[in-house]
Amino acid sequence: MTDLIAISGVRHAYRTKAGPLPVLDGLELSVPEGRFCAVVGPSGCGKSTLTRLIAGLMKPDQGEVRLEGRRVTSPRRTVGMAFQNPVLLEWRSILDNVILPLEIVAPRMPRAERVARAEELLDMVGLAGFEGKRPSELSGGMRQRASLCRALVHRPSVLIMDEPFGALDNFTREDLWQTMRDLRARERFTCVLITHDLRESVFLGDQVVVLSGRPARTQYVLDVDLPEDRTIDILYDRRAGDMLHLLRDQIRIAQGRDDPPAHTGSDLLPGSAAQGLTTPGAARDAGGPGGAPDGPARKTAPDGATRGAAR
Ligand SMILES: Nc1ncnc2c1ncn2[C@@H]1O[C@H](COP(=O)(O)OP(=O)(O)OP(=O)(O)O)[C@@H](O)[C@H]1O
Repeated sequence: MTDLIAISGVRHAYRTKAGPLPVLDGLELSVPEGRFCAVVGPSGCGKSTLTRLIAGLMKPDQGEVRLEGRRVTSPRRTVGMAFQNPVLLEWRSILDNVILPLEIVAPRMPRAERVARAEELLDMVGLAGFEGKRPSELSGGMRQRASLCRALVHRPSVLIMDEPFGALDNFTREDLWQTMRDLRARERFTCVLITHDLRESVFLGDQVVVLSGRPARTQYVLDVDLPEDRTIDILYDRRAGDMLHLLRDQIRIAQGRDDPPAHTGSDLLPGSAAQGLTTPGAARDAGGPGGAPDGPARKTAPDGATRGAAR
């Protein structure tokens, strides 16, 4: 499988009145075609900055971002984006909001074709019958569904999402995870999702990348070895539980916390990943951010990040 997104040696600092603010420091990331990459990390570590770089909205100070083999220097039509705030245009119907990207990237496409494509997506996300409504007539979850349709209407090869479900209640969020799973099965795009929700990262991701504290680098990569047609119930399985413990421990390391974890994993869960858990301090003493050099589910990658797969 070829890497659709390849990020290497990316360094970036914002110029602020107080001087340069280093945000990314030697970031490495590879996302093979068709894979779903969830990115987690401490608040303010640089996750949104990473999405802007992949989308071509900014250029890094050093290093490179490649999409489909070509260096990213400006925004691409093959990228779709969705954010926490769906920002739909109130003066347009839901259908016309979804169609909007096609008016820009495919201005010659007949309206009937655009409408058919938008209706296909709206149907897929459960919004059939709401095409003529205004955004303010929809709930937050419905607006976010419409925003996902808009991001996908022009069949992008990459979908970038920055906390798209962050403002929704838990039940709506879980519904949208399943909608996302189904959309992906039908549309087969490559995805980068920024999230603060570890359950979301495990449910949706094929891989979960943990960024270190600012300036961020790739601290840990978890391969999520769960079936593609997973349901929410899988989050209550031992394997998913192991992964969540492991990720939570990595976040503690990224936050630079030295206090011992509330649970060591092994006292809660049987399983190899749980046995590999260490305290953040012990992890650093063990010679690296991922720690636990002999942990059964971990290995250190050439980019310095630790990789693992809870089994
Ligand atoms: N345009 C900008 N100019 C100056 N500083 C910025 C700019 N954009 C972001 N920052 C700073 O860069 C750091 C990283 O910001 P970014 O939004 O990428 O982090 P994040 O990991 O997405 O944060 P959060 O998890 O809180 O959403 C923060 O300290 C932020 O204040």
